[in-house]
Order: sequence, then C-alpha cells, then structure tokens
Amino acid sequence: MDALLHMVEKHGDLKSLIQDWSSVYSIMDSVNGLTSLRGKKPLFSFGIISDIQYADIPDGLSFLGVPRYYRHSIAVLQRAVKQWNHHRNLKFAVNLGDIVDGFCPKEHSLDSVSRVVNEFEKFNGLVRHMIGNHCLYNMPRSKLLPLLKIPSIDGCAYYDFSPTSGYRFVVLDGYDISAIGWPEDHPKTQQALKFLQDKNPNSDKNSPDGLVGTERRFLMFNGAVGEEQLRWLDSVLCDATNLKQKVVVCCHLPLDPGASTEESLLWNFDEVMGVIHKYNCVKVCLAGHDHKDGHSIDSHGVHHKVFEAALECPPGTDAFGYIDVYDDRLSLCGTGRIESCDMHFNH
Ligand SMILES: Nc1ccn([C@@H]2O[C@H](COP(=O)(O)O)[C@@H](O)[C@H]2O)c(=O)n1
Ligand SMILES: O=P(O)(O)OC[C@H](O)CO
Repeated sequence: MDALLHMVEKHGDLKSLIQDWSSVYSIMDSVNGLTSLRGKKPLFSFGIISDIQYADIPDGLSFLGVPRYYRHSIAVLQRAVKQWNHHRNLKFAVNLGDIVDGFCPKEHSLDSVSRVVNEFEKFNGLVRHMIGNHCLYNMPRSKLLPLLKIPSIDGCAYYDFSPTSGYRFVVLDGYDISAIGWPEDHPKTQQALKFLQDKNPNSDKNSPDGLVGTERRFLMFNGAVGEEQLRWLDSVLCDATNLKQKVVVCCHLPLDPGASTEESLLWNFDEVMGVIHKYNCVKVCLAGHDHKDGHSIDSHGVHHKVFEAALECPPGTDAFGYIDVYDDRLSLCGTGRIESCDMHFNH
C-alpha cells in the first residue's frame, strides 16, 4: 500500500497515474499476495509435494540410514493442503508419487491410501497424481489408478493436460515396464525381470553393488517407459510444438543424472531424453523418488528439478510448495526443506 501511495505522490494527478496503470496493477496484485517479488503476475500457479510414504507405523530408517517419519508425513500433507487452499489461486496440485510406504501392513493398504487421498481431496482444486514404487508395493494398478483418478488405458498411468493454452503438462508412467505393479505373468513383468537379469548381476535386484556410474539405476525399485509410451510422448511433444506450447514433464523417477543419485534414475532416462531433445518445447522436468533436493540444467537447456520427500521431514518440519508459472520461467516457492528457486528458460 505504501508503494501505491508513493506512486500517487510521484504522479501528482490521476491522469498520469492511470498512464502508469501496469505498475499500479502490479502493486495491487502484490497487496493481494498474487505476484512474485518482481511484481509480474504468474500465468498460473500449482502446488507440489513428493514421497509422502505414509504408514501408521513407528519411525524408521532408509537402507542408507536416513530417518523416515511414516506417521508424521500425513501432517506434512495436511499443512501443504492448508497452504494451497490459503493461496486461493492455485490451478491444480501435483503429487510426484509414493503416497503410502511399502512397510505399510498390506491389510491396511486400502485404508492408508484412502486416508492420504482424503487429505488430498481437501484441496480446493484438482490433484494430478502419478504412481511410484511404494504405491505399487501396496496395490496393483487396477485398484490404485481409480483411487488416484489417473486416466488410464490398459492399466497404464501416463497422461497429459493443458492448464492454459500456452502450457502442456506431461505425466509419465515410470513403472510402465517394471517388476512391480503388474500381475506376475504379465508380459511387462516378464520383460522387466529379463531386463534386470541382463543388467544387474546381484541376487538382490535392489542392490547396486558392483554397478558403476549410471548403471546403478538398474534396480528393481525403478522402471522404464515402454515403446508405446515413448511413441505417445513423441506425438504429444510434436503437437505441443505445433501449438507453440511450453511443456513441463512430471515423472516419479528422475530423468537427469545431474539432478539425482544414479540409483534413482529411470532405467531408460536416456531414451526419454532423446525424444524430449528432438523438440524445443520441454522446459522443465519435475521428479521425486530420490528424496533429496536436486537441480540441473541439461545440455539442451532443460531444467530438471527433484524434490525432497515429505516422509523424511522430522516432526514439525515440512517439504512442499507451489510453483508460479511465467512465460519465461517457473518460480518455485518452497516451504520448509524445499528451497525456493527460479528456473529460467529461453523462449
Ligand atoms: N544403496 C542401496 C539402496 C537400497 N538397497 C535396497 O533397496 C531397498 C529399499 O531401499 P530404501 O532406501 O527404500 O530402504 C533396501 O531394502 C535394499 O534392499 C540397496 O541394496 N542398496
Ligand atoms: O523409493 P524408496 O523409498 O525405495 O527410495 C528410493 C531411493 O531414494 C532411491 O535412491
């Protein structure tokens, strides 16, 4: 408000003030909490959270000894939804996957998934979910996808949507080819098991022992984008290019070694990036799974942003945020362990 009064003083009369209307508009938006510090109004904004991995079980540790707070993670989600609703201007929210932990006793899987979905449903907007390995430890795709309202053909969980005419979001199914989630005798399970047999010599296919560099991604808790999904991705990106849309790709599994540990990468991140790099429309890729913050800009100028897990927030701390989308950047406003950052791109 001070800034507005200062402008009236500066201009002296209403006519010249109105000639500077864009600045007034910008200041008024700031007063309403609608703009970034730089004063430009976002085209739209959306909420973001990853790896809640809720379970009604005592706290524990990851394989590498990182504390995991299974009960607290739903409180992180509750605070996220509160923030998103308070913001009032979020077009949708993105859940990057893994809503319930694999240690959830299986007789409680349905209850636990429903509890988390109910918390998401308190958000006054649409939630765009994707599946992660922990979701699939708890439930087969046939049960999970309807609960998460994921549009699906033949059990696949990839889809796209366009929140404004200039932007397209692509949600990838990183467990399309996977040893988890499909029935045991499904051709995709068989294909994944054969792939792991060829690529990972360890008897525990979740162990990266002896694998070097990015080979360390060939683990059972990861997966791949199949041929048909790759063709679909190509056609969506071709269409987005023709429509002059900018694209944000979301996938539970990270797509760039610069933004994530090698053990977390999509098996065929290189093939997916080969399709993405054929076009100039993809500006940002968002992922979870690694549980740690990561950010890189690849050789083609595409940003890769990986998010902290809600699961690994010590009680009372948080990991969520929202993203303001502009013509030339995505601006992440993080809460708690998620640091705010700007992801600029060329037109
Ligand atoms: N460096 C690692 C990481 C994991 N594993 C195996 O994966 C399982 C799941 O790991 P979490 O981090 O989610 O606990 C774990 O039980 C190990 O079997 C591994 O071998 N080496
Ligand atoms: O999905 P999780 O909990 O097994 O964790 C995956 C690891 O973060 C990958 O390095």
